Amino acid sequence: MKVLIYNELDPKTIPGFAKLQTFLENDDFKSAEVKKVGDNLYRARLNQRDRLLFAHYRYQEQSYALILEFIKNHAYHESRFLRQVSTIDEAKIPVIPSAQMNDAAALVYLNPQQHRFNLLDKIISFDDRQQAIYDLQPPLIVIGSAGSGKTALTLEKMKHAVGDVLYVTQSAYLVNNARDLYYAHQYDNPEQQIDFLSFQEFLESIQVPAGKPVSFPLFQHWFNRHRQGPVLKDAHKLFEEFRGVITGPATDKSWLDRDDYLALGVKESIFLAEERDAVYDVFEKYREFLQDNQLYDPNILSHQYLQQIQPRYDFVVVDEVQDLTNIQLYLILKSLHHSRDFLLCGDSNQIVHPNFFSWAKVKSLFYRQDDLQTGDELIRILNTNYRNSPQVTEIANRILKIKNLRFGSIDKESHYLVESNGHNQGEVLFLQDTTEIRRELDNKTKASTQFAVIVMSAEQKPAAQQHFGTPLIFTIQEAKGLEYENIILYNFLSQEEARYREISKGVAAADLQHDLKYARGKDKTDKSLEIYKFYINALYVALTRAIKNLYWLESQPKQPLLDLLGLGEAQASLQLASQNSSLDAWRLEAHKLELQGKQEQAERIRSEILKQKTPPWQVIDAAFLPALKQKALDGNDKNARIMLFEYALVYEDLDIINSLLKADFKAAKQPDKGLQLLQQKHYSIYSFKKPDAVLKQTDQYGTDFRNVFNQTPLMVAAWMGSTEVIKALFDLGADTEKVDSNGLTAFQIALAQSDRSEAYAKKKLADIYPQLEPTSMSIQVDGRLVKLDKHHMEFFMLNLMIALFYRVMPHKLHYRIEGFTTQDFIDAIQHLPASILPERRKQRAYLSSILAKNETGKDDKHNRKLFYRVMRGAYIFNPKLAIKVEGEWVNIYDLLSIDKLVPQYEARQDWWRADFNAYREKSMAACKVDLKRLIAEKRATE
Ligand SMILES: Nc1ncnc2c1ncn2[C@@H]1O[C@H](COP(=O)(O)OP(=O)(O)OP(=O)(O)O)[C@@H](O)[C@H]1O
Repeated sequence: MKVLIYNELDPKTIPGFAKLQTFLENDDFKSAEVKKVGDNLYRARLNQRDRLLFAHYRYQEQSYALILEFIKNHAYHESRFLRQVSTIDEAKIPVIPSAQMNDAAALVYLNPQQHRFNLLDKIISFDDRQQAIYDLQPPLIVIGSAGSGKTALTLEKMKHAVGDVLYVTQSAYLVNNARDLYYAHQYDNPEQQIDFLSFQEFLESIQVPAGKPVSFPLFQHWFNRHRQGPVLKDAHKLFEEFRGVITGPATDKSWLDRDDYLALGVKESIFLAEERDAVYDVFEKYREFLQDNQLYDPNILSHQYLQQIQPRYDFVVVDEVQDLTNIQLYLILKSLHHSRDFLLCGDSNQIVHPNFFSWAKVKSLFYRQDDLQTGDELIRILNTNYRNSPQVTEIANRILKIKNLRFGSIDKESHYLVESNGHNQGEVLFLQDTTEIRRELDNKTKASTQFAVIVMSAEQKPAAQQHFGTPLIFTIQEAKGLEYENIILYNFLSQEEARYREISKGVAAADLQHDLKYARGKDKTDKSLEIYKFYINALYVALTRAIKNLYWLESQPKQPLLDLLGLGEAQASLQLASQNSSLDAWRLEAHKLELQGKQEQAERIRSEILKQKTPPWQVIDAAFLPALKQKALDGNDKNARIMLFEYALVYEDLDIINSLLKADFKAAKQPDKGLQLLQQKHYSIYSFKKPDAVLKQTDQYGTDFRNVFNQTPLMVAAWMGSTEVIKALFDLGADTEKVDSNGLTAFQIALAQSDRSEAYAKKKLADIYPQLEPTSMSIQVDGRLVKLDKHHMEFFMLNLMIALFYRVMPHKLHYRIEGFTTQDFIDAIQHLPASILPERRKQRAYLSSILAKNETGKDDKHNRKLFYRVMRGAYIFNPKLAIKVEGEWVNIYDLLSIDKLVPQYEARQDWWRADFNAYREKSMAACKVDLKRLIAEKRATE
């Protein structure tokens, strides 16, 4: 076998490496003492104490040992790759005598020139072009087709950055994805502090704007109600013009004034010169509409924020830069300490919004900067495609060639063809749009998550929905960024036949034999190039969504463009094997689509395939609780009392328990017994070893349905410590960010349970922690968004403090306002295993330092201002701290209620005290008034 080394490892620092390498190269597993310690994870013996961890792969019939980690002194528990395994008893594992090719996993690609490999979620061996870019210093602009490894390469380059780093892109889904790839296999780099932000979050990190960003549906709704005259009908086109032409390109003003706009050339607007006055009239009304409705336009806001943005990053990565406008990109680059420390990547062939993005405009941003004379030398191109089959890539390249021949190069930078890496073989089937073929396709594929239908426009969707039963039907705008094994293109060209005929005019099949030529556009007619760019890009994007196969149906199959693509004869028949996906696969698909913002398709999956229903019971939420209290306490209704008591037990709500005691509800005297009964009555299915009974409910009502007590299944499972249920819910994509009526997430509930029970902390938590822990938490301090990544101790301490608020704070409000101390944290974490919190993070000095560093008023660059110091060593939450809960900003003291803090009643009263309970209640009530006053005062200060 051959030996390759992870790029993060330095073999020179590993004693005995050379000798072990020779053993492995000679397939001598015996001398290397190879033992299997995990899933495709092997250890080899370096010496008595130290081990080497490697994985076994194959590529083109050659076997490889990929060296991953140096394990010093048997410290398996510190391994990045074996984190879930607490102990390994080496003596009990047999030595593997020799390498078995069958055991090796296959690699998609391996560059024979490279002895090193990189690692994200999977092994990556960079091809020569990727490697050359990887070795370059920023600034850099990386251009490449979909699936050419831009994101992978960019993230790997980001690992070299030191200091404050920003990764930003338009789509929130891509941000989360990139973040998870980055930290895959517990990657950690103490030299950097990274913000993974969507552009929206980036704006909020400068200052959280008042109101909401304007969205197309909102705009459309407004426009349709106020539309005047027949000239401007298309809301989408107008919205794009506002964004891409009037507000997007200029960096020296918020929007073009009317004269500038009217003076634009034909290729700079999607509207004809004679329409522009009317467009501008609507734009003026649009600005009023924004103001009247507390909405903002991200471009206009970006321009305003140029005034206040402060340099704060040492390195910035912008992914999918073609989805941003000039002003947005300009604002991002202003956040750099040094103007050269950036990496941009994107692909202008993937623009399906006429947003007038061009690499020339991006470069023009740099001309103004002293040390960046021209953008040209910054640009590098990636052209191997690791995603699509060669059959799909072949058609995609023909489209690029036609685009080039017909219109010249749209821009010099997007002027390249794509090579397929070829590990996915597929087919392109060109089909007549007949009833039989549609029926065959529909019948055999509608139950599969692996087939999606793409149409050109929203108007075509109803027709497609009539013929295809799958919920996976997308317009081209919706399809951007998605990928499926199989794509059905439905009447993509026939709908716009004239346009596509125009596009293929004058191009001959023989012309497509040659490579791309860089040339200026031949077409000098008054047709807007931008419109063509849109149509041809739309086709390019649509078919490159197919990982393997493309099924292309056209009702008018005789079209010149199709001939040019080599799709002359449409098949009149089709025989397909039936494709089905499990309900689990559909659940996951719905979840994925929801994260990507594709609500329509996700909801169709839920109602049509999963057949989910709304639960029939009344949920006790904030709206219903007062009525229940009244019925129980004033109305003396027995059932209501039981329900209220159960609710109080679930939420540890002493205020309700005390009220029930006062109302002489006997069961309230024995909360322990009450808890037992409650568990039997409501949660018994969570105590079964298998998760099936819970899953039956989620099948019916969805993964995150609310039970009577306003808890999701994940919250109940966290409360009960039901490991298997949590794992099953996690696999279904259960939402970790939902909160219960106490304002707690499932993760915080688990932390609270760990504090309550040593056994839970020691035995349960480690198993369920990764599934419950959200990736990050968005907080707002001083009017700015900060995303606390789960990596940081601040994230942990804030979550723990929220989890313990109702339990700890009543003890801090006896005679005066006190707060959380380091000791409170120590008490809560003492039993947590090292895999959750390493020993160094449990130290008193360390915990105190995190509290002190994040105190309001403390001068520290990375101060998150989480805590307000009420007295020496005692903290409450910063009164101005807000948290993003289910998409909305909520002040911490609106999320957690001070009113709910009450003393625990004591059953036996000392004879010399008149009424100790009443006394405690009174003194705490006074403290609460003081605390509320303090909070109100602090919140009111600037
Ligand atoms: N050299 C390589 N070897 C193996 N896999 C690779 C290599 N380069 C990229 N890939 C894989 O190809 C896939 C596509 O890569 P990536 O998502 O980075 O592409 P992209 O250019 O950012 O695509 P898009 O523009 O669609 O976002 C990923 O799964 C990535 O891991």
